Amino acid sequence: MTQDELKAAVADAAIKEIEPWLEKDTVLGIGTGSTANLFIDRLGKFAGRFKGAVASSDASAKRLKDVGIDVLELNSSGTLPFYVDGADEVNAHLQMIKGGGAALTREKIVAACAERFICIADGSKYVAQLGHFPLPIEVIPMARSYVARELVKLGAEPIYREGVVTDNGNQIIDCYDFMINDPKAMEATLNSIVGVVTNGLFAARGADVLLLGREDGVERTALR
Ligand SMILES: O=C[C@H](O)[C@H](O)[C@H](O)COP(=O)(O)O
Repeated sequence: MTQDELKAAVADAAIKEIEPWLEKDTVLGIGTGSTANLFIDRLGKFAGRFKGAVASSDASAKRLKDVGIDVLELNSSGTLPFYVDGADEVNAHLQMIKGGGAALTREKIVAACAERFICIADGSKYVAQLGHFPLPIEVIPMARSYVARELVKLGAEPIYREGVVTDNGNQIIDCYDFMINDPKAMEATLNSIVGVVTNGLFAARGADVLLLGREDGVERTALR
């Protein structure tokens, strides 16, 4: 199977997971990226059966509207029953690195508002230790060089993702050569650097359910 076929398989599995819960007042949280896009495309079939969705990026908001789903404000949506999103890396504890598409801040905010985070990923995203994928950090532009110097002190090789401006008007630094032994502790450490808006470690609030696309089918892991 190709990587795209594996992504499609987990998008199908996520639809099966949430479909029984779609009611007229249901608001879903929706992630960003190629896997989330496949989920959005499938969700379009159910437009009208539920109230709408909160998007984690302008790109996902547009795609949701294109398939006929109402896009709602997070501030007036309360607690969401589900947040469905992909990942750049995920480990056995369902902790993740996210932000390859620069949407990490809004993703983390919408995920924080959800009762259940369903991570959908092809098997290549599963790792024993987080950090092979460069860890994205969203920074306030004027703090970029300062934050980069602090990241070097932590052992990372920070590279400015040139030309990328986030939906929040900020910039991205990617941390290379940064194997992460204690994801929760590192998430907190990175958050404490002045000028950091968000880091791409989703450890304190990881996923609750992982739907992982393998050659022999979708593997489901649920922590809660
Ligand atoms: O900022 C982007 C997000 O964190 C994505 O969820 C992540 O990069 C995975 O994207 P994809 O499904 O395209 O691999």
